Amino acid sequence: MLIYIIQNPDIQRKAHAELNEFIGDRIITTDDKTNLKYINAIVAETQRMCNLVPMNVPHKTTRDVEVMGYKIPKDTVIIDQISTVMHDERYFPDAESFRPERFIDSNGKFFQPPELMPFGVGKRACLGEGLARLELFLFTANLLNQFEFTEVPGKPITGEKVIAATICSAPWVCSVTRRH
Ligand code: HEM
Repeated sequence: MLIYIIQNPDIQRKAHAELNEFIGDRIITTDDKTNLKYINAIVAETQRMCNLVPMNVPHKTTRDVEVMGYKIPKDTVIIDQISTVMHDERYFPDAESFRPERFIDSNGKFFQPPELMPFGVGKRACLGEGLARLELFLFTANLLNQFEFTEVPGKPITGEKVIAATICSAPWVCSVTRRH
């Protein structure tokens, strides 16, 4: 999230404006979640863009099934590729750009379309989703409220990804300034 924020200073400015309006310098709790629409949108867009879990958990069919005309025999191992959905231009135009606004509707409300599926779908979707969502919100909101993050001159952040069981970023540095 920090890399996307640093690479998009306008987005960081908008986040700070929302935090100034609703919070001030206090600690943010889960009670603030509904007010902080832009912060929620930043978390959603980060999850869409970064594709934290590149290779989903394998599952196996327990009987012959047909999905949209495709016949899948019993005992077939299936690994759903949620990242292809989250980068599909039909659902997310300009999919390679970091744009939290895509999750704010015309009434200014935060919304999440079904194609945003970072925790998987169906019966075997992530069991920790509720906990992870709260943690992502609290970390993002409190970090952005307390600090401003900028690039260090001469040390550009490439955003290069290191792909393993989960995706993380290649080593990088940034400058951190207190906001309050
Ligand atoms: C940003 C954080 C997280 C992301 C993006 C994430 C994503 C995922 C994904 C994509 C799956 C596979 C779903 C599928 O096979 O369709 C999964 C499974 C799972 N996750 Fe997470 N997860 C996160 C955090 C957590 C946390 C904090 C916990 C536990 C406290 C957790 C527990 C699990 C478990 C137990 C499964 C296996 C569920 C099953 O097979 O029934 N996850 N997660």
